[in-house]
Amino acid sequence: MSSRLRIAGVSVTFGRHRILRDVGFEVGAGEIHALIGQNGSGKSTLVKVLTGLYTAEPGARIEVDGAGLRLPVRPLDARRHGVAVVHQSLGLVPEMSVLENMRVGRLTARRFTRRIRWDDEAAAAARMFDRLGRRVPLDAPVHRLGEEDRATVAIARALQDTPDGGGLIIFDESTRALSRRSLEHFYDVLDGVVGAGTSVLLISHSLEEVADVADRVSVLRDGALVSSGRPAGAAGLAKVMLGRVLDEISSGGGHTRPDGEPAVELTDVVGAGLDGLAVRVSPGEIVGLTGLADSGYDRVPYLLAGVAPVTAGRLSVAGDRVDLDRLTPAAAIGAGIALVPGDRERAGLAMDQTVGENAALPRTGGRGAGLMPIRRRSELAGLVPWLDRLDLRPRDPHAVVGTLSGGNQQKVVLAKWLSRDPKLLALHEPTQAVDVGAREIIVAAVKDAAATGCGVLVASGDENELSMLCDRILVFRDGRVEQELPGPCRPDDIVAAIFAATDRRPLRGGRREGARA
Ligand SMILES: Nc1ncnc2c1ncn2[C@@H]1O[C@H](COP(=O)(O)OP(=O)(O)OP(=O)(O)O)[C@@H](O)[C@H]1O
Repeated sequence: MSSRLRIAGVSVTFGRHRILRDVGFEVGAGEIHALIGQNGSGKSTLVKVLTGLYTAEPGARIEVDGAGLRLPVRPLDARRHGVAVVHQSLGLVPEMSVLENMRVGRLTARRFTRRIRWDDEAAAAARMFDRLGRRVPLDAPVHRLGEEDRATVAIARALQDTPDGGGLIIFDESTRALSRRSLEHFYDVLDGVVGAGTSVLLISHSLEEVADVADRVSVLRDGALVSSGRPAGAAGLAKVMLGRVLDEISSGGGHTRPDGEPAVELTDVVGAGLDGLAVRVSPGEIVGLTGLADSGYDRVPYLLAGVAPVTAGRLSVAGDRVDLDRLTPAAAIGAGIALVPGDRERAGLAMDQTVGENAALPRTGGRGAGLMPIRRRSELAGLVPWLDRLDLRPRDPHAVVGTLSGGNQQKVVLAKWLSRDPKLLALHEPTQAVDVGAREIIVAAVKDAAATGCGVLVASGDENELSMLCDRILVFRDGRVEQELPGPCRPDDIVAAIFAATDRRPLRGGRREGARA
């Protein structure tokens, strides 16, 4: 197999921290090559070196199809060599049309009138969908598309920067928000792309996904490459990545106290995509909410936190009535409801502030909160044990949150709420973006919070996460609960309930084996 990308001697240092140490590996032509490692191990930093955002120390070498790239890489040069990047959550702008998403940054105007030739743009976009053998309406706004079509658009968009049958697409945690069915579709489409000769560098924390789809896997530990070769099953990959055997996580929460006052009770909720919803969570109970993308399950944490207004409904928290249709974020916090949102960057964290300042934010809240000093030393004192417990790296409450890796930012949001002893934890995809070691720690921490009497709601499309955490799972359809799965729930049963269909099928499984033979 000829080499598409060859990296050698890549080292990066920020301040006193050596982030990458002499990293080198090769990606073959037409292969899916996974890059895995714990949160903060340096995966995104390497991608940023490849695309010119960060500069490697002298001595580095990066080759595409045998030709050395001038270092530091210039973004246009990387594109000219056929290197495309797809960022987290597919990297699409939901409000823009498929065509605008495809062509943004590439639009060409007529020479004299400076008008954009939309016919030409549409033809260029259509050629990419032809290459994939798929059809997606070019004028549809991306937020109106189903998840599978969005995945197709993300691949088609990246494909524009790769030559036919060549080039390299880097997926930097792009698949993490996809439901199982969309993931299966994503790899159906991608299989054709690598089959034609384009290479893929895949970054994902789902070791099951990596074991299923990757031809080869490179593993980073603390910024150094520890192995590069054929995947050895999810458990084997976890062992190489963590340097230890992962503990078996038992399914289900297991701390239910069904008697007495519910931790939270929602009745007859209408609005925010919900239609007559009723949910009751006992103290100590961990209840999962799931369903298809537009079924409304993922609105529940936000309506409880006062950020998704509803038109009608009743809410009580630990027996106290709370005014649901006028619920503000401050009132929700006051009632003891803690939201860990799915989108950390926009809803969860102030990126330019320190870990400690972020921990103080929920108490101060509101406008100008960022300017307020941490008023209580005890807030920081309460936070630090949770930072230790969740294994924050670096374990520094004074670190600016924007400089932490994605998974470590997620740990900060969790630590800040867990340290506040909430009555209800409303979690949206709580282990999204964290490595398998951190996932184990977070699951244990949430179960311990439940054991002290906190009620927990987990809205998630990730069947593995739900299986590990939940006492029971509510499956939504059209804004209401359609089915209740009693725990412990197996991932296959969750997928079957969501899609009202058969079990999961392996991602790319048969074909990859065939290709290797
Ligand atoms: N601009 C920066 N300034 C200082 N430190 C940084 C900067 N960017 C990244 N780092 C540090 O580099 C380390 C590696 O981060 P990186 O984002 O590459 O990790 P990762 O492997 O992609 O992690 P994750 O899986 O959590 O996304 C982290 O410790 C992070 O705090």
